Amino acid sequence: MIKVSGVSKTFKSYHSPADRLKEKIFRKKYHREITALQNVSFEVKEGKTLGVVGQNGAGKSTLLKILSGVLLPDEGSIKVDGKITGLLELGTGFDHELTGLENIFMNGTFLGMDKDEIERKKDDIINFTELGEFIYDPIKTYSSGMLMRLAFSIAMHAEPKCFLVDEALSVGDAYFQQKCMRKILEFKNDGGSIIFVSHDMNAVKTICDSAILLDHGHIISSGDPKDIIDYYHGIILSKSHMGNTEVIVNEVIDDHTGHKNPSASTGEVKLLSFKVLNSKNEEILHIESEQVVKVIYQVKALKELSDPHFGLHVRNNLGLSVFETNTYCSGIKTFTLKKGQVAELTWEFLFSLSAGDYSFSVGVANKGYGRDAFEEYLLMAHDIEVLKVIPNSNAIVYSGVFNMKPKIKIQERLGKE
Ligand SMILES: Nc1ncnc2c1ncn2[C@@H]1O[C@H](COP(=O)(O)OP(=O)(O)OP(=O)(O)O)[C@@H](O)[C@H]1O
Repeated sequence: MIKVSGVSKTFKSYHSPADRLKEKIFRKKYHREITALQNVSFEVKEGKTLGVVGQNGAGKSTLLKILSGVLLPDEGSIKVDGKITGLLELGTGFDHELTGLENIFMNGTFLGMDKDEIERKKDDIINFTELGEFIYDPIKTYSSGMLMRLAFSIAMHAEPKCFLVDEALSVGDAYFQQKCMRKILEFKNDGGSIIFVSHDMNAVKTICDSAILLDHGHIISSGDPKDIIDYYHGIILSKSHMGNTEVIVNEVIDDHTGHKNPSASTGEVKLLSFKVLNSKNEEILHIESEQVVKVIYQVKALKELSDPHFGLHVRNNLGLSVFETNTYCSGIKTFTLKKGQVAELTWEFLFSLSAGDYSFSVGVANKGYGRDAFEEYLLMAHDIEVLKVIPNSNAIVYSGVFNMKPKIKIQERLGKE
């Protein structure tokens, strides 16, 4: 288990190195203070994964550096009943003039292994990297992917109690990333704690048991990864909104599930109704796969919207995006909505999705530009309805996300002996 209590970190930022010197000589403040982390506390239990999300500059890297011991916090403490290792800052504790093998000894020592331990694990470390003869080359000749292979292998073989995973993992090729993910899951199943920092929201939803959202060094929300990411998207929406009205981000607690359904809105439109129907126009909560599903919703404009656009997002029970588009991206012409006017949207799909629960979210924006951007994001309402899809006994048996309905052909050929 890892317990982080009240961690804060402030950096001094100087415009130029001369300012640092001037500050010393004239005893006057020549710096700006940047609070990278402010009173950050959380816990990650054994065998659990915590996701850390937030915009650029939110404090994620600073947190990782403090956790790995590269930086010291100004305040607060970190308690862990063992080692914390990870991938951050590829090359921390590496000497680029030395070979891969020599670096195993150097970096291994940096990660708290003694010489005998490294000697014992050396072959396993090398085998995991699959670097072959390259292990005898100086690492300055390595690609970033090769360096990552080496760093990951050493960090994992140091037998940590907590493993830090960040974007550095993504410099590996697809094959090695998968290999690392399998190793990370093995580590987790054996009781290891993981802190996972990523901008890949789907990965956070899939891998993490809980998540924290950092904003300007503060934890502004924590809990179920799906809720945190929806909340995060609401914040992004409010920051990217170019209109004059403030975006309000709300967390509406669902009475039935206890889930937070975050919504973000400028208050310039209102979602009046939302219905999920079958082909007979009956409202439904579940449907057999491969059937027609209609989604109908009404939006009222509370101000005139010159170029309104409407979106729909379907996600599975893990919160993974199954399908998302809007009228703008689909090339559908809309019309000016006068203040008080209502637009009704009908979406019709053949629901060839595998059995499971699917949620619907609605977005409304104004003035599309470029490929898929808007000047004004007006509303984002998450998980308004959930539709249960049950297997269709007439369909083929398959696993995965949706039925791709393959045309499969098999022919007998004369084989050569
Ligand atoms: N060494 C430093 N000196 C001065 N300011 C710093 C230093 N390191 C980080 N900061 C500042 O601290 C804040 C948090 O930075 P940090 O790198 O932790 O953010 P982040 O969430 O990791 O961002 P990103 O997603 O871009 O990697 C930023 O405002 C950054 O400018």
